[in-house]
Amino acid sequence: MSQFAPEIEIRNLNVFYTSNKKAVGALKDISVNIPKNKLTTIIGPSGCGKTTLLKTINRLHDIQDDVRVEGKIYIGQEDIYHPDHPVPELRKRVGLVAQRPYPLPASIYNNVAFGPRLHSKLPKQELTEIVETSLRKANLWEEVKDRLDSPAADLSIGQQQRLCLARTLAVEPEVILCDEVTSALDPISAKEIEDLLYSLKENYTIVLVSHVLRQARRLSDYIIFLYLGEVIEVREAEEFFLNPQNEKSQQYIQGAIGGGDYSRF
Ligand SMILES: Nc1ncnc2c1ncn2[C@@H]1O[C@H](COP(=O)(O)OP(=O)(O)OP(=O)(O)O)[C@@H](O)[C@H]1O
Repeated sequence: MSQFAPEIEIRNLNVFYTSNKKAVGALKDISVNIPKNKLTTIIGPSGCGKTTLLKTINRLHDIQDDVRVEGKIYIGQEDIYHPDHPVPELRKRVGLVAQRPYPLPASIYNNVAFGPRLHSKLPKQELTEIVETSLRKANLWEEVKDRLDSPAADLSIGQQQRLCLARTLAVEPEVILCDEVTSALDPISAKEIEDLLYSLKENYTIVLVSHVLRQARRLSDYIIFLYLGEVIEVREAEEFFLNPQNEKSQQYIQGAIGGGDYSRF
């Protein structure tokens, strides 16, 4: 990935979980660059550290006492683990969409307006424009424009996931982290989210965790393959799938080591 100006630079990253008073390494000396305005997918067998790596990019481990993070992560050259780095600002720049949609117990409008209200005091007109633009970007506007005051919980799961994406987009992040964002959805809703991510990647740096190899291949510009907490291979997606360099990558693609969903691959 060195030919691209990296948006995210991860240097000598180690993550330890404390279990029974013993620190266990989940990520081992990870150094990798993630390019700007591309879609990079982290793949690998179950338990290899995909979600752990994703969470380091917006310091989500800060809220867990049993996790120790060592190393550096730079986003746009800013050291996000510097003790003075403002975490609320980081969370604005780096949004996260989770595996299952968790809309706030509020209206559709208020779900999308939540983030912008948190970060600045905006006139109602401006806020309403942000809500509409974000819902349009998430391809949900036409379905909800006449019921913005309805509870978000009334939406289908697929619509709720697009609402969560709209909520993330509303604060204008630079980076969008997506953790298995289609795994709880039916195939049609999953395809809608995939199409959305594909269209958004021109303007956002998207980092996806996926165990669906067909999805990773269809959407990704780059692949980071993790195995047992280590980066095994980082390559352009098409090259990775056609001609994996590492034996472990080959085995994973062929289904010889577990965790991948090879259906429709
Ligand atoms: N809170 C925790 N406490 C202790 N160990 C943890 C914790 N969270 C994750 N781990 C361990 O860290 C390792 C990496 O977990 P992680 O969830 O990042 O893997 P993953 O690749 O995302 O897995 P999956 O594909 O199954 O979701 C695993 O061995 C897991 O058991």
